[in-house]
Amino acid sequence: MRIVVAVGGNALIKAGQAGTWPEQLANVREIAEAVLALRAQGHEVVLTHGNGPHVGALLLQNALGEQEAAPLPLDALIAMTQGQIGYLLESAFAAVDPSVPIAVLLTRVLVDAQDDAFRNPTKPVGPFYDEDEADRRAAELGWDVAPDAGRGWRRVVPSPFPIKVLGQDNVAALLERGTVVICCGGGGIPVAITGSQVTGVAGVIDKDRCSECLAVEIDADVLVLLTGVRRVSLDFGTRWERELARLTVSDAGRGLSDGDFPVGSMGPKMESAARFVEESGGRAVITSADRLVAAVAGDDGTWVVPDAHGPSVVAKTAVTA
Ligand SMILES: Nc1ncnc2c1ncn2[C@@H]1O[C@H](COP(=O)(O)OP(=O)(O)O)[C@@H](O)[C@H]1O
Ligand SMILES: NC(=O)OP(=O)(O)O
Repeated sequence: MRIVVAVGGNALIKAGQAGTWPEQLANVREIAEAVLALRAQGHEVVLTHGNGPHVGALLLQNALGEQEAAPLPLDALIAMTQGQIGYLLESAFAAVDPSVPIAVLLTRVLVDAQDDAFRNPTKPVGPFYDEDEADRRAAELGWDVAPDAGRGWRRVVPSPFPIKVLGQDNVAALLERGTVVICCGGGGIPVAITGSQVTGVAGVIDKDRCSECLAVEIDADVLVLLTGVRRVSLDFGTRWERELARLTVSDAGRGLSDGDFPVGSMGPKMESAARFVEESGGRAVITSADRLVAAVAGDDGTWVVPDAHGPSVVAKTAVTA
Protein backbone atom coordinates (compact mmCIF):
# COMPACT_ATOMS: atom_id res chain seq x y z
CA MET A 1 0.00 0.00 0.00
CA ARG A 2 1.00 3.64 -0.45
CA ILE A 3 0.80 5.35 2.95
CA VAL A 4 1.11 9.02 3.93
CA VAL A 5 2.07 9.39 7.62
CA ALA A 6 1.72 12.88 9.12
CA VAL A 7 3.62 13.66 12.34
CA GLY A 8 2.48 16.52 14.61
CA GLY A 9 4.97 19.24 15.53
CA ASN A 10 4.05 18.66 19.17
CA ALA A 11 5.32 15.07 18.83
CA LEU A 12 8.75 16.37 17.79
CA ILE A 13 9.06 18.73 20.78
CA LYS A 14 6.82 17.46 23.59
CA ALA A 15 5.06 19.60 26.19
CA GLY A 16 7.52 20.68 28.87
CA GLN A 17 10.64 19.98 26.78
CA ALA A 18 13.11 22.75 25.85
CA GLY A 19 13.38 21.26 22.36
CA THR A 20 17.09 20.41 22.43
CA TRP A 21 18.46 18.35 19.55
CA PRO A 22 19.01 15.19 21.68
CA GLU A 23 15.42 15.47 22.97
CA GLN A 24 14.07 15.72 19.44
CA LEU A 25 16.25 12.83 18.18
CA ALA A 26 14.93 10.64 21.00
CA ASN A 27 11.34 11.67 20.21
CA VAL A 28 11.55 10.64 16.53
CA ARG A 29 13.38 7.33 17.04
CA GLU A 30 10.09 5.45 17.62
CA ILE A 31 8.59 6.97 14.47
CA ALA A 32 11.61 5.96 12.38
CA GLU A 33 11.45 2.38 13.69
CA ALA A 34 7.72 2.11 12.93
CA VAL A 35 8.04 3.59 9.42
CA LEU A 36 10.87 1.19 8.59
CA ALA A 37 8.78 -1.71 9.89
CA LEU A 38 6.01 -0.68 7.47
CA ARG A 39 8.53 -0.43 4.62
CA ALA A 40 9.82 -3.94 5.50
CA GLN A 41 6.22 -5.17 5.11
CA GLY A 42 6.33 -3.88 1.51
CA HIS A 43 4.52 -0.55 1.95
CA GLU A 44 5.55 2.72 0.29
CA VAL A 45 5.77 5.42 2.97
CA VAL A 46 5.76 9.23 2.76
CA LEU A 47 6.39 11.12 5.98
CA THR A 48 5.06 14.65 6.45
CA HIS A 49 5.48 16.70 9.60
CA GLY A 50 4.39 19.77 11.53
CA ASN A 51 6.65 22.62 12.60
CA GLY A 52 4.61 24.80 15.00
CA PRO A 53 7.16 24.78 17.86
CA HIS A 54 10.10 25.14 15.44
CA VAL A 55 8.80 27.97 13.26
CA GLY A 56 7.76 29.84 16.41
CA ALA A 57 11.31 29.43 17.77
CA LEU A 58 12.75 30.80 14.50
CA LEU A 59 10.41 33.81 14.70
CA LEU A 60 11.74 34.49 18.22
CA GLN A 61 15.36 34.07 17.01
CA ASN A 62 14.61 36.43 14.10
CA ALA A 63 13.49 39.11 16.55
CA LEU A 64 16.45 38.57 18.94
CA GLY A 65 19.05 38.93 16.21
CA GLU A 66 17.53 41.68 14.08
CA GLN A 67 20.18 44.26 15.07
CA GLU A 68 22.91 42.06 13.62
CA ALA A 69 21.28 39.97 10.91
CA ALA A 70 18.37 40.78 8.61
CA PRO A 71 15.16 38.99 9.73
CA LEU A 72 13.79 36.52 7.17
CA PRO A 73 10.18 36.27 5.97
CA LEU A 74 7.90 33.53 7.32
CA ASP A 75 8.02 31.47 4.10
CA ALA A 76 11.84 31.34 4.35
CA LEU A 77 11.57 30.28 8.01
CA ILE A 78 9.24 27.44 7.00
CA ALA A 79 11.80 26.32 4.41
CA MET A 80 14.38 26.33 7.24
CA THR A 81 12.14 24.11 9.39
CA GLN A 82 11.76 21.67 6.48
CA GLY A 83 15.56 21.44 6.35
CA GLN A 84 16.10 21.05 10.10
CA ILE A 85 13.27 18.58 10.72
CA GLY A 86 14.02 16.68 7.50
CA TYR A 87 17.61 16.29 8.70
CA LEU A 88 16.35 15.25 12.15
CA LEU A 89 14.16 12.51 10.69
CA GLU A 90 16.85 11.42 8.22
CA SER A 91 19.30 11.09 11.16
CA ALA A 92 16.79 8.96 13.07
CA PHE A 93 16.27 6.66 10.06
CA ALA A 94 20.04 6.34 9.56
CA ALA A 95 20.47 5.40 13.22
CA VAL A 96 17.98 2.53 12.82
CA ASP A 97 19.09 1.33 9.36
CA PRO A 98 21.66 3.35 7.38
CA SER A 99 21.01 1.32 4.19
CA VAL A 100 17.45 2.64 3.65
CA PRO A 101 17.25 5.36 0.95
CA ILE A 102 15.70 8.57 2.31
CA ALA A 103 14.86 11.75 0.37
CA VAL A 104 13.98 15.05 2.05
CA LEU A 105 12.14 17.35 -0.35
CA LEU A 106 11.69 21.08 0.12
CA THR A 107 8.02 21.42 -0.76
CA ARG A 108 6.08 24.49 -1.87
CA VAL A 109 2.30 24.43 -1.62
CA LEU A 110 -0.05 26.67 -3.57
CA VAL A 111 -2.52 28.78 -1.56
CA ASP A 112 -4.93 31.59 -2.45
CA ALA A 113 -3.38 35.02 -1.74
CA GLN A 114 -6.94 36.22 -0.93
CA ASP A 115 -7.65 33.39 1.55
CA ASP A 116 -9.69 34.78 4.50
CA ALA A 117 -7.13 33.10 6.79
CA PHE A 118 -4.75 36.02 6.17
CA ARG A 119 -7.21 38.28 8.01
CA ASN A 120 -7.93 35.77 10.79
CA PRO A 121 -4.79 34.17 12.33
CA THR A 122 -5.51 30.74 13.90
CA LYS A 123 -2.38 28.58 13.65
CA PRO A 124 -0.53 28.21 17.02
CA VAL A 125 3.27 28.45 16.80
CA GLY A 126 6.13 28.54 19.31
CA PRO A 127 6.07 28.10 23.08
CA PHE A 128 3.07 28.08 25.42
CA TYR A 129 2.51 31.08 27.74
CA ASP A 130 0.11 31.86 30.56
CA GLU A 131 -2.64 34.32 29.65
CA ASP A 132 -0.94 37.37 31.25
CA GLU A 133 2.33 36.78 29.42
CA ALA A 134 0.47 36.21 26.13
CA ASP A 135 -1.45 39.50 26.64
CA ARG A 136 1.81 41.33 27.40
CA ARG A 137 3.46 40.04 24.22
CA ALA A 138 0.37 40.89 22.17
CA ALA A 139 0.44 44.48 23.48
CA GLU A 140 4.23 45.01 23.26
CA LEU A 141 5.13 43.00 20.17
CA GLY A 142 1.89 43.19 18.17
CA TRP A 143 1.41 39.42 18.22
CA ASP A 144 -1.93 37.72 17.70
CA VAL A 145 -2.41 35.21 20.55
CA ALA A 146 -5.01 32.56 21.36
CA PRO A 147 -5.58 29.65 23.77
CA ASP A 148 -4.35 26.29 22.39
CA ALA A 149 -6.67 23.37 23.24
CA GLY A 150 -6.59 24.01 27.01
CA ARG A 151 -2.77 23.72 27.14
CA GLY A 152 -1.97 27.45 27.52
CA TRP A 153 -1.71 30.44 25.20
CA ARG A 154 0.38 30.71 22.03
CA ARG A 155 1.17 33.13 19.26
CA VAL A 156 -1.08 32.49 16.24
CA VAL A 157 -0.37 33.21 12.56
CA PRO A 158 -2.53 32.92 9.40
CA SER A 159 -3.11 29.37 8.14
CA PRO A 160 -4.21 29.43 4.48
CA PHE A 161 -5.86 26.36 2.96
CA PRO A 162 -3.61 24.22 0.70
CA ILE A 163 -4.76 24.07 -2.92
CA LYS A 164 -1.98 22.02 -4.57
CA VAL A 165 1.33 20.45 -3.55
CA LEU A 166 3.95 21.54 -6.10
CA GLY A 167 6.34 18.82 -7.26
CA GLN A 168 4.20 15.88 -6.15
CA ASP A 169 5.36 13.93 -9.26
CA ASN A 170 8.81 13.72 -7.65
CA VAL A 171 7.27 12.16 -4.54
CA ALA A 172 5.56 9.40 -6.54
CA ALA A 173 8.71 8.72 -8.60
CA LEU A 174 10.87 8.35 -5.49
CA LEU A 175 8.35 6.06 -3.79
CA GLU A 176 8.34 3.79 -6.84
CA ARG A 177 12.13 3.42 -6.41
CA GLY A 178 11.75 2.25 -2.80
CA THR A 179 12.79 5.57 -1.22
CA VAL A 180 11.20 6.78 2.02
CA VAL A 181 10.15 10.36 1.24
CA ILE A 182 9.99 13.19 3.78
CA CYS A 183 8.10 16.17 2.37
CA CYS A 184 5.40 18.80 2.98
CA GLY A 185 7.19 19.79 6.19
CA GLY A 186 5.32 22.33 8.27
CA GLY A 187 2.38 22.01 5.90
CA GLY A 188 4.60 23.14 3.01
CA ILE A 189 6.05 26.55 2.12
CA PRO A 190 2.96 28.62 1.22
CA VAL A 191 3.20 30.26 -2.19
CA ALA A 192 0.60 32.17 -4.22
CA ILE A 193 0.33 33.21 -7.85
CA THR A 194 0.48 36.96 -8.36
CA GLY A 195 0.44 37.86 -12.06
CA SER A 196 2.97 35.54 -13.68
CA GLN A 197 4.99 35.06 -10.46
CA VAL A 198 4.81 32.34 -7.81
CA THR A 199 5.90 33.98 -4.55
CA GLY A 200 6.07 33.06 -0.88
CA VAL A 201 3.35 34.35 1.46
CA ALA A 202 3.24 34.81 5.25
CA GLY A 203 1.33 31.90 6.76
CA VAL A 204 1.73 28.39 8.19
CA ILE A 205 -0.38 25.74 6.47
CA ASP A 206 -1.89 23.04 8.65
CA LYS A 207 0.15 19.89 7.99
CA ASP A 208 -2.88 17.58 8.29
CA ARG A 209 -4.68 19.52 5.54
CA CYS A 210 -1.53 19.54 3.42
CA SER A 211 -0.99 15.81 3.99
CA GLU A 212 -4.56 15.12 2.86
CA CYS A 213 -3.97 17.17 -0.28
CA LEU A 214 -0.75 15.24 -1.01
CA ALA A 215 -2.38 11.87 -0.25
CA VAL A 216 -5.11 12.53 -2.84
CA GLU A 217 -2.61 13.82 -5.43
CA ILE A 218 -0.26 10.79 -5.18
CA ASP A 219 -3.18 8.34 -5.02
CA ALA A 220 -2.34 7.05 -1.53
CA ASP A 221 -4.30 4.13 -0.09
CA VAL A 222 -4.06 5.22 3.55
CA LEU A 223 -3.65 8.55 5.33
CA VAL A 224 -2.29 8.20 8.89
CA LEU A 225 -2.45 11.23 11.18
CA LEU A 226 -0.14 10.69 14.17
CA THR A 227 -0.77 12.70 17.32
CA GLY A 228 -0.62 12.53 21.11
CA VAL A 229 -3.50 10.08 21.60
CA ARG A 230 -4.03 6.43 20.61
CA ARG A 231 -7.61 7.09 19.55
CA VAL A 232 -10.01 10.00 19.08
CA SER A 233 -12.63 10.30 21.83
CA LEU A 234 -16.12 11.61 22.22
CA ASP A 235 -16.49 13.87 25.30
CA PHE A 236 -12.68 14.10 25.38
CA GLY A 237 -11.25 15.07 28.77
CA THR A 238 -14.50 14.40 30.66
CA ARG A 239 -15.63 11.48 32.80
CA TRP A 240 -17.82 10.40 29.89
CA GLU A 241 -14.87 10.07 27.48
CA ARG A 242 -15.26 7.17 25.00
CA GLU A 243 -12.52 6.16 22.58
CA LEU A 244 -13.66 5.51 19.03
CA ALA A 245 -12.40 2.56 16.99
CA ARG A 246 -14.35 3.60 13.89
CA LEU A 247 -16.14 6.77 12.84
CA THR A 248 -18.26 7.31 9.75
CA VAL A 249 -17.73 10.38 7.57
CA SER A 250 -21.22 11.64 8.56
CA ASP A 251 -20.49 11.23 12.29
CA ALA A 252 -17.15 13.00 11.80
CA GLY A 253 -19.05 15.95 10.29
CA ARG A 254 -21.52 15.94 13.20
CA GLY A 255 -18.68 15.82 15.75
CA LEU A 256 -16.98 18.76 14.04
CA SER A 257 -20.21 20.81 14.17
CA ASP A 258 -20.85 19.80 17.81
CA GLY A 259 -17.35 20.83 18.97
CA ASP A 260 -16.15 17.29 19.81
CA PHE A 261 -13.05 17.95 17.71
CA PRO A 262 -11.72 21.44 18.55
CA VAL A 263 -10.56 23.87 15.85
CA GLY A 264 -6.99 24.22 17.17
CA SER A 265 -6.23 20.52 17.79
CA MET A 266 -8.31 17.49 16.73
CA GLY A 267 -10.53 19.48 14.34
CA PRO A 268 -8.13 19.74 11.36
CA LYS A 269 -7.22 16.06 11.75
CA MET A 270 -10.84 14.88 11.70
CA GLU A 271 -11.73 17.24 8.87
CA SER A 272 -8.71 16.05 6.80
CA ALA A 273 -9.35 12.36 7.51
CA ALA A 274 -13.00 12.66 6.47
CA ARG A 275 -12.14 14.67 3.35
CA PHE A 276 -9.55 12.06 2.27
CA VAL A 277 -12.07 9.23 2.63
CA GLU A 278 -14.68 11.20 0.66
CA GLU A 279 -12.36 12.43 -2.09
CA SER A 280 -10.26 9.31 -2.67
CA GLY A 281 -12.28 6.36 -1.43
CA GLY A 282 -9.16 5.47 0.60
CA ARG A 283 -8.95 4.98 4.37
CA ALA A 284 -7.74 7.30 7.11
CA VAL A 285 -6.67 6.60 10.68
CA ILE A 286 -5.78 8.86 13.62
CA THR A 287 -3.45 7.34 16.24
CA SER A 288 -0.21 7.77 18.22
CA ALA A 289 3.33 6.91 17.06
CA ASP A 290 3.59 3.84 19.31
CA ARG A 291 0.49 2.37 17.61
CA LEU A 292 1.46 3.11 14.00
CA VAL A 293 2.21 -0.45 12.85
CA ALA A 294 -0.84 -1.94 14.61
CA ALA A 295 -3.07 0.83 13.27
CA VAL A 296 -2.02 0.26 9.65
CA ALA A 297 -2.81 -3.43 10.19
CA GLY A 298 -6.33 -2.30 11.19
CA ASP A 299 -5.91 -3.25 14.86
CA ASP A 300 -5.64 0.17 16.51
CA GLY A 301 -6.36 3.88 16.20
CA THR A 302 -9.59 5.58 15.12
CA TRP A 303 -10.49 4.73 11.53
CA VAL A 304 -12.61 7.14 9.52
CA VAL A 305 -14.72 5.17 7.05
CA PRO A 306 -17.43 5.78 4.42
CA ASP A 307 -20.99 5.65 5.83
CA ALA A 308 -21.56 2.50 3.76
CA HIS A 309 -19.13 0.56 6.00
CA GLY A 310 -21.65 0.60 8.87
CA PRO A 311 -22.07 2.67 12.04
CA SER A 312 -19.40 4.29 14.22
CA VAL A 313 -17.93 1.96 16.87
CA VAL A 314 -16.71 2.72 20.40
CA ALA A 315 -13.43 0.90 21.25
CA LYS A 316 -13.82 -1.99 23.69
CA THR A 317 -10.48 -1.33 25.43
CA ALA A 318 -10.42 1.04 28.42
CA VAL A 319 -8.89 4.49 27.99
CA THR A 320 -5.97 3.45 30.18
CA ALA A 321 -5.29 0.15 28.35
N1 LIG B 1 -11.91 14.52 20.76
C1 LIG B 1 -10.61 14.36 21.03
N2 LIG B 1 -10.11 13.11 21.13
C2 LIG B 1 -8.82 12.92 21.41
N3 LIG B 1 -7.91 13.92 21.60
C3 LIG B 1 -8.35 15.19 21.51
C4 LIG B 1 -9.72 15.46 21.23
N4 LIG B 1 -9.88 16.79 21.21
C5 LIG B 1 -8.68 17.33 21.46
N5 LIG B 1 -7.74 16.38 21.65
C6 LIG B 1 -6.32 16.71 21.96
O1 LIG B 1 -5.77 17.22 20.76
C7 LIG B 1 -4.43 16.72 20.61
C8 LIG B 1 -4.03 16.77 19.13
O2 LIG B 1 -3.84 18.11 18.75
P1 LIG B 1 -2.38 18.75 18.62
O3 LIG B 1 -1.49 18.31 19.77
O4 LIG B 1 -2.55 20.20 18.40
O5 LIG B 1 -1.90 18.09 17.29
P2 LIG B 1 -0.48 17.65 16.71
O6 LIG B 1 -0.26 16.24 17.21
O7 LIG B 1 -0.68 17.68 15.23
O8 LIG B 1 0.57 18.60 17.19
C9 LIG B 1 -4.50 15.33 21.20
O9 LIG B 1 -3.24 14.82 21.58
C10 LIG B 1 -5.43 15.55 22.40
O10 LIG B 1 -4.67 15.98 23.51
N1 LIG C 1 2.30 23.24 10.33
C1 LIG C 1 1.68 22.49 11.32
O1 LIG C 1 0.57 22.02 11.16
O2 LIG C 1 2.41 22.33 12.48
P1 LIG C 1 1.94 21.60 13.83
O3 LIG C 1 1.71 20.16 13.51
O4 LIG C 1 3.10 21.78 14.75
O5 LIG C 1 0.71 22.30 14.32
